[in-house]
Amino acid sequence: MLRYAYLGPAGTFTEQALRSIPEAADAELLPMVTVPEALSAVRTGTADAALVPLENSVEGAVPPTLDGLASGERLMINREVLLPVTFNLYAAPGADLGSIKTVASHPHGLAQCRGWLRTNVPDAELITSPSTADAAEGVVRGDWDAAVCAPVAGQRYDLAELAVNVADNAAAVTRFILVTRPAPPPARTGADVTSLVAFIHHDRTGALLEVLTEFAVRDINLTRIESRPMKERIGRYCFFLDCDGHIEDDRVGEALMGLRRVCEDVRFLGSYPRANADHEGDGRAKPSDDDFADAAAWLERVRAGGA
Ligand SMILES: O=C(O)C(=O)Cc1ccccc1
Repeated sequence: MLRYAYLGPAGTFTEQALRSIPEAADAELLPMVTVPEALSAVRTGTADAALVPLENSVEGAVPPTLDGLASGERLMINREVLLPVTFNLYAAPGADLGSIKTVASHPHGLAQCRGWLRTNVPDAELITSPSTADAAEGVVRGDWDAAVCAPVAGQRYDLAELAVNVADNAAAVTRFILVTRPAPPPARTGADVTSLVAFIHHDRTGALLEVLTEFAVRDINLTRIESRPMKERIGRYCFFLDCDGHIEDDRVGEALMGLRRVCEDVRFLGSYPRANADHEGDGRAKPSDDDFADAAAWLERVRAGGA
């Protein structure tokens, strides 16, 4: 039986996202307290895969996930899951808004509800917990008065619902990734994402432009670029890139070879089906995959003395 680690405990958004994956239905689910622990479960073989949050449409990246992918033994992204997230405020039965002195949630939960919390519980201390469901469990433990979490967490821990839809942006979506130990990527679908980390040469003028050019000249649409500090000293960054396409696509393979030539190091993080099928790409007429194959065949002919 497959073992899937995830950011737990039961009742997190990550668990909801995991339950949307058909293969997880027959798997053993292993709740982990933090993202690094979930990733480490995969690295050590305790789990076959781990589902962790990568980014949110309102709050941006989940830093421990980016850092866990950029360093340590290589992991690969095998799938992405998008989940709309809605937050409610829960407390112990009998509590009311006026009695709330402390509110806990995952950093992204607090950030996404900051405006509502400031208006409705202005004097409450905001406490960071490892996940929204841990925040709900913490109300039961007596660690704090209230939690901002998913409705499923409030129900699971038998809490009282003090307010619904407390997020400042009701349309927030979180992107989760399923990571495994290095393995051949899932088959190309024609609507795929390729993710990688580019370690550029520091203090080289145009180093980042060189990276972007490898994509632009091949008409590969970049869908995310994000820097993270390298941690060794101030001013050193690595760049997370997502682009349209699969490593089996000629243009993406060529771009990766180009990056390998111009970067200090490149960490391939995977090619996997894009979850939002309505993603449009850049919409321009561009050289087709056939054009790339035709150009490669032409080069071979010319090299052999033909035309
Ligand atoms: O804490 C959770 O429930 C998670 O799965 C992480 C998270 C937190 C806030 C928004 C989306 C995901």
